[in-house]
Amino acid sequence: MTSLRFSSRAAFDAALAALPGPDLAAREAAAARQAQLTKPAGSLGRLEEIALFLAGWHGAERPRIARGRAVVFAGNHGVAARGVSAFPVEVTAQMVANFAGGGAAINALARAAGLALSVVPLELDRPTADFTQGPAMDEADCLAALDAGAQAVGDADLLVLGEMGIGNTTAAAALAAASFGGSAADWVGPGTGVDPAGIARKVGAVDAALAAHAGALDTPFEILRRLGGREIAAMAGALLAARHARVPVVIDGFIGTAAVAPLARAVPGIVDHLLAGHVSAEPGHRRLLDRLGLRPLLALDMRLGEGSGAALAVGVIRAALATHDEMATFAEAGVAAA
Ligand SMILES: Cc1cc2ncn([C@H]3O[C@H](COP(=O)(O)O)[C@@H](O)[C@H]3O)c2cc1C
Ligand SMILES: O=C(O)c1cccnc1
Repeated sequence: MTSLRFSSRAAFDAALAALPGPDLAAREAAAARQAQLTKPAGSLGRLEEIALFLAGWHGAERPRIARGRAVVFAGNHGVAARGVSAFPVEVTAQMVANFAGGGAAINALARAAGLALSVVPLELDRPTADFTQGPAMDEADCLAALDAGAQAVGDADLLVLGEMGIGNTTAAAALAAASFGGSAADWVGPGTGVDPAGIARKVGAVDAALAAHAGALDTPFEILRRLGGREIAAMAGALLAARHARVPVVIDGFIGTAAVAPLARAVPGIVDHLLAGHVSAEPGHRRLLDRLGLRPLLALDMRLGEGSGAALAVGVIRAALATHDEMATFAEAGVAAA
C-alpha cells in the first residue's frame, strides 16, 4: 500500500528527488534462474528482460502478478474550447458513464488481461483553465490531482495508467514541448481525428501556451500545473507514488507518456519502474518514448488512450512471468547445456 501524500509542492519535489531503486539481489537471483532455463541464453528476448524487471521491483526471484489494476483518470480541459478535438467536451463524462457500465474498450481489455479497473473522474464539471491564457490549474488543484493519483495505487502489484479527457492530446503536446523542446508542430498530431484546420488550431494553442508561460516552466510541478490537466497530473502522482511502493507501472499512449515527461526532464531515472505498453499512432508518441529511453512492447496502430494499449501489453508481461516461473531448468529436464 502506498502512503505517499502530495500535501504540498515541497512534498512532491521531495518524492521526486528520493526515488527508491529495485531490489538488485532479487534481480540477480532471477537472472541466475533465467540462465538455467531450457533455452539458449537470450532466446526469449525481451520476455527475459521483463521477468528481471518485475523481479527487481517485486523483490522476488519468481515474481507473480496477483493484484494487477488499471486506473483511468478523467479530466476536462479549458483548452478544448479552442476547437482542438474532433469531439465535444461532453464526451469525457459520457465515457466515464460508459466505463462504469462496462462498455468501453478499456473494460474489455482489462477483463481480457485479468486486471481490476478503477475509474477516477476529477471534477469534470469544473474544467481546467485554458492554458493559452494562464495556468491550467492553481497549486491546490494540481496537488489534489496528484494526490488523487497517489491514492489510486492502493495495493496493486502492477499498475496500468489510463486517461480520458477531450482535448488532452493538445495538453500532452504542450507538456512534451515544454519538457524536451522542439516546436509545437513536432508534438501535435490528429488525436481523435481533427482535420488540417484542427491541427493548425492545436499548433496555435501549443505555441500560444509556450509563449504565455515562457520563463515559468522551470520545474516538473510548474510544467504539470500550467500545461497539464487533472487526469495528467493524477497519472504523474500515481506513477510517483507507485515508485515509492516499488510497484511497476505500464504506461499507455501519448498522453500517459506526456505525464512522465516533465518528471523525466528533471529526474531521468523516473522511467526505471515503467514499461511502455505500446507505441500509439499519434506521431509524437514514438518521439516522446525515444526521448525517455523507453522501448514500447507493442505497436498495433492503436490511438485510443484509456490505458488500452498498456492493458493489452499486460498479456505479454504475464507471458514473460509464466516462462520465467514455469519452465524447467536444464538439470530438471535432463537437457544438455551449451
Ligand atoms: C468516444 C471517445 C472515447 C475515447 N477514449 C479515449 N479517448 C481519447 O481521446 C481523447 C484525446 O483526443 P483529443 O485530444 O483529440 O480530444 C482522450 O479522451 C483520449 O483518452 C477517446 C475519445 C473519444 C471521442
Ligand atoms: O496515444 C494515445 O493514447 C491517443 C492518441 C489519440 C487519441 N487518444 C489517445
